[in-house]
Amino acid sequence: MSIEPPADAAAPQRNPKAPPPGERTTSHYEGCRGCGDVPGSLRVRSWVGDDGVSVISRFDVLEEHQGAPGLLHGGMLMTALDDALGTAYTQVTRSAVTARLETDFRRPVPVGSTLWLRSRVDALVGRKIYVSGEAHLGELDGEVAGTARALFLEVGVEHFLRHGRPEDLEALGASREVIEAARTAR
Ligand SMILES: CCCCCCCCCCCCCCCC(=O)SCCNC(=O)CCNC(=O)[C@H](O)C(C)(C)COP(=O)(O)OP(=O)(O)OC[C@H]1O[C@@H](n2cnc3c(N)ncnc32)[C@H](O)[C@@H]1OP(=O)(O)O
Repeated sequence: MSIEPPADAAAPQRNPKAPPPGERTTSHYEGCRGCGDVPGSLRVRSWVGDDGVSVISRFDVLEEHQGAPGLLHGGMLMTALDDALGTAYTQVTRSAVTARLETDFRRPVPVGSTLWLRSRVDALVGRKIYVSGEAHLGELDGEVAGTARALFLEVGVEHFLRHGRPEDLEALGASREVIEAARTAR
């Protein structure tokens, strides 16, 4: 299925509740293994770009992210890109999930390096959010190590209530009744 936005797609409008340019964005969920501050997380950190719509993210490539000797695993780079692109959409709308993610791997990434990711929402069409980004090696305008395009689809809180693990939802404050109601709703 295509993730090319239609030529007449609406330009993204900044969510007035989104943090201002330069500000650090919060993790979309503290248990996230992309941006949460928990064991096993890539600890991707993001800031709002100067235009208030794009996002800049930092990913420090460590020993535990290896795929080949001394080199970053491609799946880890995809995770970092998914997370960064998933943070970019929060500048425009609140909850959405990745429906499709396409990644090109351009350069091997050594362990010990830092990747700087730039991502942005390209277009919005109904629930569809078209996002793209690049990972730069060492500095913001460093060599491009990877690029990604993704389609996110807006979902309501019921998506998480219906499909998430009950104990994790309860830890976030959702009652058993609310979770049960979401699971039995048509
Ligand atoms: C107490 C509560 C706490 C809540 C706390 C919140 C926490 C906030 C966490 C945020 C999270 C972000 C974290 C990072 C990003 C992830 O990692 S998200 C996790 C990975 N992604 C997923 O798990 C998604 C799994 N997939 C799904 O759930 C469903 O397939 C989707 C994506 C919701 C779509 O299902 P649907 O809503 O039924 O939509 P559907 O009718 O199939 O498609 C709608 C349209 O999109 C198109 N489409 C759908 N899929 C595709 C595709 N793959 N390619 C192209 N087009 C597609 C369809 O063709 C259709 O097009 P039209 O016919 O309208 O033109």
